[in-house]
Parts: sequence; structure tokens; C-alpha cells
Amino acid sequence: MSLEEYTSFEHVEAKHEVVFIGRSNVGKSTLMRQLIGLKVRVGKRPGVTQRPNYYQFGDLLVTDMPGYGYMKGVDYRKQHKLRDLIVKYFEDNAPRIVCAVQVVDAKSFSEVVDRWDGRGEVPIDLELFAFLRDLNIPVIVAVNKMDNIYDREKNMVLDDIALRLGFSPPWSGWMDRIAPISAKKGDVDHLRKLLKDKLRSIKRPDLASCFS
Ligand SMILES: Nc1nc2c(ncn2[C@@H]2O[C@H](COP(=O)(O)OP(=O)(O)OP(=O)(O)O)[C@@H](O)[C@H]2O)c(=O)[nH]1
Repeated sequence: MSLEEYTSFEHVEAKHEVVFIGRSNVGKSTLMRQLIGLKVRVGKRPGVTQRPNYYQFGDLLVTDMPGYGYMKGVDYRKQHKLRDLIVKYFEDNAPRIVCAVQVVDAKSFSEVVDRWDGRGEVPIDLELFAFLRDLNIPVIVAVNKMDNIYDREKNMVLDDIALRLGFSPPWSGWMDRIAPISAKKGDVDHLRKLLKDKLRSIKRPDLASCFS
């Protein structure tokens, strides 16, 4: 069946779910491999993940969503369809989603947001962030590829991102929602801790071992 014929993504039974979401090529699959240690497919070009990848750990489902928004080399209609399917997935599964990890690119996030703003359009990352919030899904923003940012600029970049998400700087006041990471370098400890905290908050610390 072609993607155009899908009315929703496959449904996998689970009590609780953590979903990884973000634009194409931000490093979701690399991050998942770091966090759950599976051989998650990592793409050489954007747009490789066009269906969710699901990983089941007892009562917990961990889902790697396809890229949200523009995908280089992917037909426009298909991109649109994928976006609709992702939106529907969140609407259908919101009650069981303990947390969504919205992965963004440290270097390009603010620039892309400002470019869209300048055109009078709602930036796609902010649209996604607001949509998840409206569904009452707790969101952790994982700011990935921090290794591309000079040390002296890190706080400034993170403050800029916090501001655009609607959090007053300094970003360090929002460390329960903003996690700077470098998935490629394996520097994901803060995010790992936040995910474990989320599972403890629903009284399922046993599920936290999935992120060990
Ligand atoms: N510099 C740097 N590059 C990274 C990091 N994490 C991922 N990458 C690179 O970013 C590219 C995309 O990584 P993926 O993990 O395939 O990204 P994705 O978001 O799953 O991509 P889609 O399948 O298109 O949704 C790859 O070339 C990775 O090596 C990071 O922390 N730092």
C-alpha cells in the first residue's frame, strides 16, 4: 500500500508511550540509538524515516516518528500526507503519551524560525510545539548537534531557542524542558535523566531502565 492510501499509522498496543519527533535530519534516529541502544536506522540523506519505527519495552512503547515538515527529495504530496498522519497519530494516542521529545537542530533552529516568521508563516517547529502542548502532551525539547556550537556561544544559542519557544531566558531556568545534547557524541545524559523522571512521575520507575 502506498503512503497516500494510509488513513493512519499502524497502531501498536501499549500502556505508555514516549515519542521522538522533529524535522527531518535533526538526528532523531541517532539519538534513539544512543538512548535505547538499538540499531536504529540512520540516514545519509534527509527523509529516510517515512513510517514510525516502534520499539516495545513491556508496557512502554518508544516511537521514532518520521521527519515533520520539509523533507529533501520527497514528493510534496507525500510530505503533506506524512504531516497529516503524524498529527492524527498524536491526536489518537495523546492520553498514553508520557512525553514527546521534540528534537531540534541547535545551529539552525532560530534562523529557520526567524525566516518563516519573516515570511509571515508560522514556523513549523513552533507549530508542532504548540500543537503538542494543546494536546496536553509534556514536551522535552532536545537541542541536538550542540557539538556544532562553540563553547562560548552555547548559552546564547540556547537562550535564543528558549525565547522563541516562549520561555524567558536564561534557558537554564527551563532545564526540565530543554535538554542540550549531542547524539552523535553520546552526550545525552541530561535528556536521559529527564525521561527517567517522567516515567517516575507516572509511578513506573521500572520502565526507566529502557533508557539506561
Ligand atoms: N554534528 C552532529 N551530527 C549529528 C548529531 N546527531 C546526528 N547527526 C547527524 O545528522 C544526520 C541525520 O541523523 P539521523 O539520525 O538520520 O536524523 P533523523 O532526524 O532520524 O532523520 P530522518 O530519518 O530524516 O527523520 C546524520 O548524518 C547524523 O550523523 C549530532 O549530535 N551532531
